[in-house]
Amino acid sequence: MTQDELKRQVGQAAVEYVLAHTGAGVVLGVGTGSTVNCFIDAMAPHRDRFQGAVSSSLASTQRLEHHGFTVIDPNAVTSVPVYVDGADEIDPRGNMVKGGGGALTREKILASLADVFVCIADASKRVPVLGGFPLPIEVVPMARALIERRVRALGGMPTLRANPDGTAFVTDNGHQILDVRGLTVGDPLAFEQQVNAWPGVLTMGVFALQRADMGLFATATGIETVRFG
Ligand SMILES: O=C(CO)[C@H](O)[C@H](O)COP(=O)(O)O
Repeated sequence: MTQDELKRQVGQAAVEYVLAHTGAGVVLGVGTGSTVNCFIDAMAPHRDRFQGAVSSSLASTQRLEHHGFTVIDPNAVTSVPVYVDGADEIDPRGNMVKGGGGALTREKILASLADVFVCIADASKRVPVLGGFPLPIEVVPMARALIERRVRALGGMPTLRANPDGTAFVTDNGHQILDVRGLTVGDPLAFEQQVNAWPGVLTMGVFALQRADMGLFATATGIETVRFG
């Protein structure tokens, strides 16, 4: 089975989970990425069942609107029953690295509005310890060099994320992203809190405070459902 087929399979599994665990008229929390795109596409026939969706990126907003969903400002919402999003890595406790698509700040905001965070991924994203995937940190541009020095002091190797044409990648919030290689994240919660405290860091890509409550993982033999304690 190809990776695209696995993504479609887990997108469909997330639709079934959401339909089984939410009532009509709720607001759906929607993340970002190629796996979430499969979820959005599979959910499209059910759009009228929802009041609307809150979205973690301009890309997901466009896709939701293309399918006829009403996209709601998160400021108008006090909570969502479920937030569905992908991950770049997820450990056995549901801690994740996210932000490969650059949407980490809005993703963390929506995750913190959610009663249940459902992570959808192909099973290759499951790792014993976070840190293999370059860790994204969204930074205010004037603090980039300061944060690079702090990352290097911890033993990390930061790279400024670039677009294919070589220009600096700019997030939906107008900031830049440092991708940090070479750090093993032994204590995700402590590491998230440490880096969050650096002036100029908008969001770092470890999701320990907002870890997943459950995971739906696509394997060659079907969907594996994991509930994190
Ligand atoms: O955090 C994210 C975007 O900021 C994505 O959830 C993560 O990068 C996984 O994406 P994909 O489903 O394309 O592998």
